[in-house]
Amino acid sequence: MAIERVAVLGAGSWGTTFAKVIADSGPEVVLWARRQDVASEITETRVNSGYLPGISLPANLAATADAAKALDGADAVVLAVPSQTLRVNLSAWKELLPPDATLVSLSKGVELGTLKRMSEVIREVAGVDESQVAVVSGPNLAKEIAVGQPTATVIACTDHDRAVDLQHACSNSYFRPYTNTDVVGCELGGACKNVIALACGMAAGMGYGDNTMASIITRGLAETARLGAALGADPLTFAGLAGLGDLVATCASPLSRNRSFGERLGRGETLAQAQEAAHGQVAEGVKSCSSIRELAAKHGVDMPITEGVHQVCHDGLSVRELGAALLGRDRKHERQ
Ligand SMILES: NC(=O)C1=CN([C@@H]2O[C@H](COP(=O)(O)OP(=O)(O)OC[C@H]3O[C@@H](n4cnc5c(N)ncnc54)[C@H](O)[C@@H]3O)[C@@H](O)[C@H]2O)C=CC1
Ligand SMILES: O=C(CO)COP(=O)(O)O
Repeated sequence: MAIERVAVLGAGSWGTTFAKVIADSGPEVVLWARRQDVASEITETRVNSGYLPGISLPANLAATADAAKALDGADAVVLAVPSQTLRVNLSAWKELLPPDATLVSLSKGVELGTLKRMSEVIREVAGVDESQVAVVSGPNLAKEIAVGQPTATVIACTDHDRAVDLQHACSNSYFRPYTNTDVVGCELGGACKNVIALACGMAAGMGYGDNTMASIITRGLAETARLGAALGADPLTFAGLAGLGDLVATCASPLSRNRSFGERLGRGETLAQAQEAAHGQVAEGVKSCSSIRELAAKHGVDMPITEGVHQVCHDGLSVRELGAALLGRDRKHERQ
């Protein structure tokens, strides 16, 4: 089914940017903002200055603070709120969802408490089959895409045809989506890389260079793939855009909120100071390190970097102690 009208719920960095990507690809887009002043600013000036200063949004992108208006007649509903708020937000929108619309998750996280992936939360709250839920994940730093820098991504859905419809709705001269049916692998790649980016940021903040970075990225990918194997993901997904691609972009970029957050901790700032510096924007790994750690324990998977990041963020371990703990572990084979 051709997608002609899309609702994007969440007007933060990625929600606004992805709304622009779709509008630039052809469909009509209605962007829901939690705050009326953000919706009004976009309507009146075509700019969301709080999240994407200087970026002019296209004419086929409308904004509203009324979710019913955004969702009316939508062929696809894109969910672009922080992971830990998805359940509450979606519960409020549930009755307004058009029955056959593709529900698309942009969020990269694992829910605290339930240990569910975002597509699982969507299925549960909306009461839909897994074939109706898609996930977008890949090396997608919003600020680069907003200025039209070329980027690829993955649209994952167990229903290949649905993924292809969505692929058509968001393909343009700067944005190239691939399809994949491995939803589990794509979601785990997106959630875990935020935690590994925190660790890379900590190392950078301590003054370490590229060898340390590459070591954390590679071993971070190894532990992500181990978790993926336990949860039934396709191992090759982790060599793709939603695995290695996103991991490299996030761990290396000063634009990443997770990496920047970790860097502040590495320089000796407290969690509260790093949180304040994020200006209300979400660094998903700070919470997901705990849910991913618990998910790994539940499945008997060893994730030492995730464990260490959790201890730094929530158990008072210092970044120096984390480095020593990781290097002091038992020696082992690379593929163990
Ligand atoms: N910014 C980026 O470059 C990318 C972000 N993502 C993912 O997309 C998701 C959304 O991220 P961003 O748009 O960047 O986040 P953001 O922090 O820039 O914006 C979050 C948006 O959600 C809204 N929101 C609704 N309910 C909320 C609540 N209860 N608490 C806080 N905010 C609430 C906020 O008003 C805001 O518009 C995250 O899971 C993130 O990991 C994925 C790819 C790229
Ligand atoms: O997911 C992202 C890039 O793909 C954005 O990363 P941050 O949330 O760390 O900014």
